[in-house]
Amino acid sequence: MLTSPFLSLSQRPFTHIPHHFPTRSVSQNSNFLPKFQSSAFENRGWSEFPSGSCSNVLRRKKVSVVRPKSTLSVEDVAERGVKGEGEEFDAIVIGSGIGGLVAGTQLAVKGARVLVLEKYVIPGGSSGFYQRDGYTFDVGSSVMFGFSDKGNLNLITQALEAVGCQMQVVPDPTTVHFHLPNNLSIRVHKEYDKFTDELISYFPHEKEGILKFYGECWKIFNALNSLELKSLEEPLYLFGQFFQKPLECLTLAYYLPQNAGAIARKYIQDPNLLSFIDAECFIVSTVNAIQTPMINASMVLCDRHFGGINYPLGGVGGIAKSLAKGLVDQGSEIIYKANVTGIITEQGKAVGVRLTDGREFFAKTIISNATRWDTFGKLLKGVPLPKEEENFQKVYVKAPSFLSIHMGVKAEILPPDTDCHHFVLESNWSKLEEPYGSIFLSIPTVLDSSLAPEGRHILHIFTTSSMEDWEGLPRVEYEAKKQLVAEEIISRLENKLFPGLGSSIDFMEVGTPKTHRRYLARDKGTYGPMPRGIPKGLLGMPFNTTGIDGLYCVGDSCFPGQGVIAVAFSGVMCAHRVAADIGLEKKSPVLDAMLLRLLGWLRTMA
Ligand SMILES: NC(=O)c1ccc[n+]([C@@H]2O[C@H](COP(=O)([O-])OP(=O)(O)OC[C@H]3O[C@@H](n4cnc5c(N)ncnc54)[C@H](O)[C@@H]3O)[C@@H](O)[C@H]2O)c1
Ligand SMILES: CC(C)=CCC/C(C)=C/C=C/C(C)=C/C=C/C(C)=C/C=C/C=C(C)/C=C/C=C(C)/C=C/C=C(\C)CCC=C(C)C
Repeated sequence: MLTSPFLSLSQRPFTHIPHHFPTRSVSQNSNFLPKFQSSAFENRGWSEFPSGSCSNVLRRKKVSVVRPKSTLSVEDVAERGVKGEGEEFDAIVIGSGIGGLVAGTQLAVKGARVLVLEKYVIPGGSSGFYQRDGYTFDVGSSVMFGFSDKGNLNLITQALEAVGCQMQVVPDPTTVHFHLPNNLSIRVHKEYDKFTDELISYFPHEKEGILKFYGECWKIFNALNSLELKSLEEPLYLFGQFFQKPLECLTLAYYLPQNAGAIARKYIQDPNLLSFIDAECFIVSTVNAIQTPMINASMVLCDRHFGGINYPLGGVGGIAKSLAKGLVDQGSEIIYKANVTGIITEQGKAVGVRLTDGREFFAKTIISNATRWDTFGKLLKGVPLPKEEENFQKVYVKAPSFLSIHMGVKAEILPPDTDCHHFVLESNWSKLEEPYGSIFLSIPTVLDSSLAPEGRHILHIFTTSSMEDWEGLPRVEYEAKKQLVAEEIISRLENKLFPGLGSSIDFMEVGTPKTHRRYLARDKGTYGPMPRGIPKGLLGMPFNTTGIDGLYCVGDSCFPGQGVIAVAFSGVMCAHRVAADIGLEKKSPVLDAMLLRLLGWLRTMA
């Protein structure tokens, strides 16, 4: 079945934004001339600081400052006075990405006193937002898994609920519209049968293989969805799950070391179809199917049909804002403009952190939401790289960063019923993983028109790009290169999807890997870890404990890897393990030692 890429707007469900949703007053641009800005995240000011955040500061045996729920920086806080001498937090979280915020809020609801320290002026990291000229842009991608109202895997919904927050979402009828070589135009419909019918219409000779491959994904997804998700590093929970759901746990253990590409090849021969499966995996793992863990592939290839993809009204940034507010409501703290430059250790144990301005904060446990490369390469000084981290760096390398273009365009440039998310690879499968080879495009205003001024749409275009391409250029050349690369990408989209796109631009900002490094504090602006070769599924991916006593990691360089829902899971796991270690959850020191040794040994097999 070949479908027209565009249906009429009136046929499209969910494009209507409920009237009760608060709208913003927006400044409309009258001349429609594109305004090129130097960088997507530059010049974000205090005016964008979210309301409802709050922070207290504690300096071990020295300074602790309590301030009202407001939006003060560390400097402001210091001026307000001293309280709580000698206090110690239960946990300090370095960074307020979704991983850090979920770990922090989960601990806070278990009764821990948590301090989150964020380098930037708002929470969220790559799931943050910024506003310009009446547009609200998502910094990162706008595809949200795990945000439905059913099952056990709706981890974003659950994380918000844990701190009493709920967000209105708009269901997306199509996860992504693929525009691929050989005129493959495939929509991933929310309805599973509709999607497989569409795929089978292109590959009728592979009907059985398609159903078997995706069927195997469902087997794994259903097993995952049946478990209560907590720390796989905590033996009482893990053995309890094995006892309650032996078949499901054995299923997951069986697939843990496997990759999607190898399983697809058991059932499918057509090279074009295998390339399609590569593209399916690439958009969520930045590598092909052969390198994508089967558990992760199953999670995303099924959740989009089970719970569906749901977009938060008001933009993705609302998730982090709500979590940050929830954290404060639970009596914990978050401080912005608090750049951690070092983790303090005492006799080999992580006990505190130091900020750029020399301040020190102390806690029983330190949780780093910075990448493992940043944590062990920059924050932990004078400590030899633990063996576990050496192993991690042998198996995983930094995925490239992105070039991103945030644009506001005249609404009429989009054909009626344009889908929200697109993936474009024009003519050559071999370009899939090459820098600038394929193009991601999200148009969140298709689902929430309040994000842009009336008569405008947001286009967020991104493509992989490496730091090496952008470093060392004089300012003028750097700006010229950004303009050139952006123009090329826009012209490719003009040819493939939206004729006249270039002349409909109202607003445009371009961010490079340097922008990502600067604003997200990620080494080389990396999107996350990717396997150096063919991994043993998820076996080599470290969990949250580290080789340094008292130091934990959370975020995309922890099991299970990249993605908002993935880092939310790492946050849940981390909070559980930390809570057990500080006495807020049950633990068995003997079983702990055995399990941690066993997991360490398993990772060396990867
Ligand atoms: N599915 C999607 O659509 C989507 C959208 C956006 C992001 N993402 C995912 O989110 C993942 C990243 O989430 P995450 O939680 O791991 O991290 P993150 O990079 O989003 O957040 C880390 C935070 O830590 C802060 N930080 C880093 N170093 C610091 C320091 N030294 N001091 C103080 N603060 C510091 C950063 O400023 C940032 O806010 C990515 O893998 C990406 O896949 C996905
Ligand atoms: C331990 C041992 C040894 C054993 C045991 C066994 C068991 C029990 C196991 C278990 C396991 C588990 C639980 C697991 C879990 C997992 C999970 C949850 C996972 C998840 C995952 C997720 C993911 C990966 C996601 C991702 C996503 C992403 C990345 C997204 C992205 C997006 C984008 C970029 C968008 C696109 C756009 C366009 C196209 C425009």
